[in-house]
Amino acid sequence: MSRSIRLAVIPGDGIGPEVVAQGLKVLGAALPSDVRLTTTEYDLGARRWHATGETLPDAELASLAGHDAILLGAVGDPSVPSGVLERGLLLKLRFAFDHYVNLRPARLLPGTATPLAGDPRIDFVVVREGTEGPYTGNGGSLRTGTPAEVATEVSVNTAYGVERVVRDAYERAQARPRKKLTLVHKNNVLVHAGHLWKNVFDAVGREYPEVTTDYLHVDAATIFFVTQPERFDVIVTDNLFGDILTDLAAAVTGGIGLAASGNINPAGTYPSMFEPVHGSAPDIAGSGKADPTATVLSVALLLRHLGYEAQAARVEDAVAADVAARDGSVRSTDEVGDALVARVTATAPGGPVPA
Ligand SMILES: NC(=O)c1ccc[n+]([C@@H]2O[C@H](COP(=O)([O-])OP(=O)(O)OC[C@H]3O[C@@H](n4cnc5c(N)ncnc54)[C@H](O)[C@@H]3O)[C@@H](O)[C@H]2O)c1
Ligand SMILES: CC(C)[C@H](C(=O)O)[C@@H](O)C(=O)O
Ligand SMILES: [Mg+2]
Repeated sequence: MSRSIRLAVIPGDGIGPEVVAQGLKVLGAALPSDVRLTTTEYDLGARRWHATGETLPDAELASLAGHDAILLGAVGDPSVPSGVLERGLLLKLRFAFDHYVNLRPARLLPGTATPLAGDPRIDFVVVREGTEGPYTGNGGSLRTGTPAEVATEVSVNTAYGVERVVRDAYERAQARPRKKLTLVHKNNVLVHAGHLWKNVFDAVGREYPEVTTDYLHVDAATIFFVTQPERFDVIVTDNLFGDILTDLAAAVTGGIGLAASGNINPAGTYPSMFEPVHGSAPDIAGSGKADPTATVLSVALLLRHLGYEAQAARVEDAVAADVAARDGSVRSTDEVGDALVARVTATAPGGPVPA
């Protein structure tokens, strides 16, 4: 565990800067006083694109690579054509830094309001493939803009890429008490990609005899997310299915304002990147309504990734306590951040740290 952290920060667009500010406050409160945190902020997103036409220049990509981790708010703005920042900035980072494990935990914390009936036990983690599938940009359009337009978006699935993420998911399942792994795909229709996934899933599974396995088509998985979420422990799935499923997972565990993610480069060749699952939420940007909890929980994932397990747990405990104490009264983004800082500070080893 390093006693210094070089953190790159990309606040981004919309509510991104608002929630990142709270994440940084909590990070500062959680870290032991002898850990030197240096942050470098990157001006990337809609403002930069309007000013210069740039999304993510190579020099900045190289500079980002020199950090221990990246904290990102969100990118995307209605004033920028759809896809320019999402592909040119966010996906460029995930691909360039080989973030093939997109880790998205889903836990229903006690006291959290869920739209589901009863008191379901929800505690699973989605291991979403992060560098392949329909996200690679392999496609195009012919006769664009005419009534005869044809557009393709090819899903790219390599044995190498599928095996490494499936193996990561087995490792995570093996390390959890229930040791259960569910593959979610659509191999009744997407037979080429689907059978590659299933064959690799079964072959790697022979190395993990303690892990119970299961397969679900993605449409059926959405049913069980709502009717029987307790059946899931670890889920492995492709890039697009994982994107959609994790917004649903957020909705059933208290809302998108609580959902965290880590884009992990397991080998550590490149910095891993932590970000809330949600986007830039232009509809509430600037209003102080954004819940920063998803970013704060992403900071906990960041801390754990860098080896600060006790500090990660303190941040998660602070969130659990805050969520349990919610009584429906409206708090601003800043007030939620302050409350979380207070809870993290109060549980510092040796008692509260003086301000
Ligand atoms: N990782 C990312 O940077 C990321 C992720 C998703 C979407 N996007 C981009 O963000 C933009 C908006 O996308 P969208 O509207 O589809 O999804 P979104 O996640 O930004 O918003 C969906 C809904 O959730 C609400 N919401 C989101 N985060 C919230 C929070 N922290 N607290 C309270 N409410 C919250 C929004 O107000 C909105 O009603 C688009 O440009 C999209 O491409 C970026
Ligand atoms: C903005 C977009 C590229 C991104 C994705 O699809 O991965 C987002 O929806 C997410 O979930 O992080
Ligand atoms: Mg998404």
